[in-house]
Amino acid sequence: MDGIQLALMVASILAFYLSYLVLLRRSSKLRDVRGPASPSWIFGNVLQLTLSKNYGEYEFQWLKKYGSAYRIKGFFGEDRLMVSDTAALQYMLNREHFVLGPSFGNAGRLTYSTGSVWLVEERDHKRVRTPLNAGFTAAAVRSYIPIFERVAQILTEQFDDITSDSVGDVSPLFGQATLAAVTEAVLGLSLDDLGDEYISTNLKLMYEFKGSAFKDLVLTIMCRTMTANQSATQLLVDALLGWIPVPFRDLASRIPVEPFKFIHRAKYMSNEIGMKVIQNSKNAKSRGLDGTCGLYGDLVGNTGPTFSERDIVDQTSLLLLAGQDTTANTLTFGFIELARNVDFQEQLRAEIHASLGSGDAKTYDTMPLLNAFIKEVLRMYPAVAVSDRLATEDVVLPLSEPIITSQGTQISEIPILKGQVVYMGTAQYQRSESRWGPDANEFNPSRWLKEGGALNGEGVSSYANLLTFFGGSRICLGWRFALLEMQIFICELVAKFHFSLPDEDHLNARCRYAFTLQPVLPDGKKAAFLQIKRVM
Ligand code: HEM
Repeated sequence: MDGIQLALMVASILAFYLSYLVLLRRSSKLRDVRGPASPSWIFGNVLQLTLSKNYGEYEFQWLKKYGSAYRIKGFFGEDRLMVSDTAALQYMLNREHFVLGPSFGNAGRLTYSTGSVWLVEERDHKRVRTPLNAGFTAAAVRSYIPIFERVAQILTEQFDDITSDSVGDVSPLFGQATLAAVTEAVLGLSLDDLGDEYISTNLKLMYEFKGSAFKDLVLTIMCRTMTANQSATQLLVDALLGWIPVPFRDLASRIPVEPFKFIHRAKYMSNEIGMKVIQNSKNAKSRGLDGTCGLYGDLVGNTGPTFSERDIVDQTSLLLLAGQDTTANTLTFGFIELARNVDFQEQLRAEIHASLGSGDAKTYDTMPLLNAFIKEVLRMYPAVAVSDRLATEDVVLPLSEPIITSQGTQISEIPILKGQVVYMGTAQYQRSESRWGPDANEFNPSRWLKEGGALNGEGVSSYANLLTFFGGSRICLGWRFALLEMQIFICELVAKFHFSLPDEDHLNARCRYAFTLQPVLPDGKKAAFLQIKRVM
């Protein structure tokens, strides 16, 4: 068989396989569920969902029109379900009958170790998660206060450098600060200890991908998790990759071309760092020294048949990235809102000036404006704004708010077939007017100060009824960590600096979604410029 025949045969098998998948997915049970018209057979509504200029342009309209469960089109005519209904979300939150969907799963497997707590499935999840929980209890997180305060001091120095120029990009500063905090808390290391190569790789993952050259295109597809520079082609290739069975996809990523080498190198570096920390801790302990430095140091003393050193190492790439980008972007959006709402900023500053001094976590928790502000930022800018899940068996999704089908019938449950992609619409849940009131689309921290709370009806999770950290057994491991870190950074910076928006519109950030909600300039570059003045 010559090369052409072989290529034809492979292409035919692939075409047959894809047609089979299209047919399989088209036989979904969602035909009667209403939803927006699809502008394209190839892309369905995916480009509207993912590449709108300002995140949510279409989604929030669809929510108003069709309610908290509706059908959208995926690639090649595939039906997908979008839910922001409380009962449906609660059902899905434990992921019992759902695994990560093609987009999240694909990106996750390429970026993180398959043994990381986010990627392991039910059987292993509890085994891996339980020992990690110890580093993220309220008490454990309080012990990180000195770390957060030290990093906040460094941020102050960096903001002072900006005030000499007056307008500066705060996004990378928050990126470095959150990486520094998680690195010290988890690994007991400083940013310098991570090494120049890790830092430059991290910057590339967070900021520098462009979709132009082949190398960058492939990198962007694989690491779309972190980049705001997505294009329609990248999303299409990503979707096609999602249809290739996992073992083949994993095998393909072993082809020794530059982009694949880069992503594997990034993971390898994280693992090396994790292994070194474990080794140093063991050496210290064998010499009778404490050897507990950061969460990893504590975990080394507690390994056994169910949680090994390999399990610890496997968390490194995930913890460093999940602990960095989510919190950095949330902080960035928070400071943009402070710059837009100067009166509120003044009130918050007054509260901070009146309360500070004790450096106690309890004090932060009793500052009403500070916490109302943080909750409102988390409501309006949930880092994981929408996330795809794949049903692993036939299930019936319950709805707390019934919907009207295209046949005019009212239904309060939706049958889902195994293999169906269902989106969890975090941002939509948090913009629903029936839940948050007619001003749900406005930034209004005072809603959290109302007697009876901000939410009408039942919520989905333990923290402020927000879905931002999800909930159930898979609730964000670092949610308390992120809250205290943000409380400390905000108090430090708002006490000392005044923030306003730059005059030039091209420097004003928009909101774009690429796995996390990101601040981007009109040209797509991830950045957020603010005018900063010292006040104290
Ligand atoms: C504002 C900040 C943050 C937000 C909004 C956020 C959001 C989330 C969400 C929505 C998930 C669930 C994802 C899914 O199941 O698909 C998650 C999981 C996770 N997060 Fe966070 N996160 C934040 C900060 C952090 C921090 C600071 C850390 C670590 C220090 C962290 C570590 C993790 C880990 C390890 C998981 C996987 C948990 C599991 O599957 O059991 N996150 N986060």
